[in-house]
Amino acid sequence: MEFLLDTVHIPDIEKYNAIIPLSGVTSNPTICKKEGHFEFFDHMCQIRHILGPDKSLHVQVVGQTAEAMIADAHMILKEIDDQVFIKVPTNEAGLTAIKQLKHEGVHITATAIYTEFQGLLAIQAGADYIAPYYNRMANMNIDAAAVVQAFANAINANQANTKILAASFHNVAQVTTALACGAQAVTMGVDILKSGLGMPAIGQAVADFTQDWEENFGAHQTVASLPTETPQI
Ligand SMILES: O=P(O)(O)OC[C@H]1O[C@](O)(CO)[C@@H](O)[C@@H]1O
Repeated sequence: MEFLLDTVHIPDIEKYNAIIPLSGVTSNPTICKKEGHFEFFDHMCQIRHILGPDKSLHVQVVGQTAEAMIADAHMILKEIDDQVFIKVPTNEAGLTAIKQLKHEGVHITATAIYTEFQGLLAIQAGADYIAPYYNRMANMNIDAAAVVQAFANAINANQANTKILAASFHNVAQVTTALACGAQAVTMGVDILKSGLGMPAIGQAVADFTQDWEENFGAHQTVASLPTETPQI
């Protein structure tokens, strides 16, 4: 199971890298736009530095033709590093580029996936990850859970090495459903993490435990500050 962050905001990446079992970072041009204008390669190199070599960094091409996508990919690999997962939209130009880049040994994340048809073609083209757009599918009245399940079945049946990196989440339930349906990885915005870990019920439970502890052992006493039988050396 892999949890990725769907942001290029460096303070958030630093913060959540320390909090969650983070497997990597995904980005796309819309996510970059939210950050405002920045030095693209320098910024992505900073993110790589935070992640280290073992966590995955996914960076998207913007060329419209296969040739332009491949040129974008080569530039990303040259300016960041050769382990970046190149995100390629799953359309005609993108599939052409994916086949060529896989031939070169490049790591690929096939993105902009709304249908089983796109995902199955990307799996067969050798994509390392496929990124189905969970909430966008739901908004189109497509059963996103069933699509993820179909990808998991196809990967198993074909013994493919592709992993499902489910994306475009708008709530915690979508994330856990995608994982339950067979996604090996999910990428989430910070908003999802905040709502999932900052629920009032969790805060109330912690406050209740604190109150019960303090009533029993004394205010401001923690487990670590209790007197012990062990002689201090
Ligand atoms: O629907 P949204 O929130 O724009 O999300 C689109 C998704 O596509 C991706 O580009 C796929 O990796 C993610 O970065 C993002 O989660």
